[in-house]
Amino acid sequence: MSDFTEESNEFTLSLKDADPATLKSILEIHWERICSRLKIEVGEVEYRTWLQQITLGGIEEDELTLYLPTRFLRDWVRSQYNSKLNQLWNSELSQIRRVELALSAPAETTSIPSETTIANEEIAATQTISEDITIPQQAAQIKNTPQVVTATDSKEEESKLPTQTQLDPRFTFDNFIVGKPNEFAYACSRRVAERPSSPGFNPLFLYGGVGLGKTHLMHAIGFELAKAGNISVSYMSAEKFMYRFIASIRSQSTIEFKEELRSVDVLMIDDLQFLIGKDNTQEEFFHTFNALIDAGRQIIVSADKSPSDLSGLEDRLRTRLGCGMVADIHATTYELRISILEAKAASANVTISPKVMEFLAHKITTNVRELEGALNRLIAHANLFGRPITLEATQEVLHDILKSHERRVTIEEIQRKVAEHCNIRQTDMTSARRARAVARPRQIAMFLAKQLTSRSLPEIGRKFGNRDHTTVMHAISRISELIEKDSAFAEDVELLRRMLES
Ligand SMILES: Nc1ncnc2c1ncn2[C@@H]1O[C@H](COP(=O)(O)OP(=O)(O)OP(=O)(O)O)[C@@H](O)[C@H]1O
Repeated sequence: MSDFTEESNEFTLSLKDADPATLKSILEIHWERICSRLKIEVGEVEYRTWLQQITLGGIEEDELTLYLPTRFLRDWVRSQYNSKLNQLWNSELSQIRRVELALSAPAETTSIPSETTIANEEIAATQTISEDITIPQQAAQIKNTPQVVTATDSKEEESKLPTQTQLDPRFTFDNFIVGKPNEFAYACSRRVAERPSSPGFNPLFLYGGVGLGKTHLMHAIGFELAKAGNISVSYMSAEKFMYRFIASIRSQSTIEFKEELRSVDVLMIDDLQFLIGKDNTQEEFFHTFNALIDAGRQIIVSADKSPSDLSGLEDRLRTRLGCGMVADIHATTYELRISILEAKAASANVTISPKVMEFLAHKITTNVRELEGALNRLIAHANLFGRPITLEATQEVLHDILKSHERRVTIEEIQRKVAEHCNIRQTDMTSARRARAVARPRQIAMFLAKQLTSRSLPEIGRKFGNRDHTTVMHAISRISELIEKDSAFAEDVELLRRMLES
């Protein structure tokens, strides 16, 4: 033992002649303080994940030894926290100039291949998952179909290979509604389902915003391929890919994992953007990708952005992803949303009035999943209470969803929407024309402008071709009268109001 007479922040320590027990206590006091600092600096979760298992060793010359129970942990801590540990120990006891990270005896209970230095969050995520792992009970098999291997989002024992299960039968080409925004992606998907691994279509990269049908198309492809012949299809989310990859490292079954993936005919990875920042999993995916493409197998990938916009992915992976067919799914149009609602209502065997459909399609515009959810809620409500699905009921039942879509409306938007609805030109809103065909819509727009904006009567008048505020007052009272008298008219105005609020 070297000559330690050390002054730390709070302690003056004489380690020189300290007997082993005293030395141990001194080190423990410092270690405790260092641990507290580490918890603050790296965060509680990271600390528990990586550092909690460190145990104190002894001091030799100016070197302190810390022990870790597995080679994997030791390598990880060495690669990520070595300088921090050195720095903290050195600031506690300046004569400690080096911290050695070693395996605690008995050596290496878990031997992990040296290639597996996995990014922190990648492992941490797996650890969270593995805490509540259950083994799936049933493994349904597609009748008379070739092997379809899907790693679904159901929890599964981390070291297990994926369960064999059916692809989601709701997601077929037949019930995918095609419109302008998705026709290209649909056509490409159909093509891959008919002739996988065709030049120019491998990989197939589907991208688009949340809930626009990427997963649906992938499952539809998988379903068609599985039906068609002796083709093995593996579908998994990128998240699942990562969990399985790391789980295989932990259970020392990386070779099986690699072999399994590389033996499929079609590999589908959903939501690839999840791999951004997960460098090691990306690397593994890159090798799998190359091996499969080189072997002439089909790869289908989905993401929320195009390969060139997935800036967190490695360049070489992005380049390769963009080498086949890249197909985007655009945001839905009003017409597509109406078609989807009609199809879903028909398949649920319920009749929903066109006004309610229009209202929903106007109101919930960003996400088909949300649109579908709203419709399902309406149907469930109607079944439960035996009430018809009216516009009022819709507004009541979907109160929370609709609220989140509320926004401010401008007078210009009101003019545009009313003009569109009444089939007149928007310029007629400000023109001097007095024919009823344009005067009535103009009055409706003024009425809605008063209801939906905080503009004063003179301000509204100015926006409608510099009209006087008394004209606006007259319009409001005329429309109020008509609403009282004519229920169809009232419903029309109400529909416009709700559409504008959406
Ligand atoms: N064109 C469509 N026709 C019928 N259903 C659709 C269509 N587009 C989306 N859906 C339905 O909307 C829901 C969400 O679609 P899906 O899960 O495929 O979206 P996604 O693009 O994969 O979303 P995420 O980005 O969240 O992964 C599914 O129930 C799907 O069936």
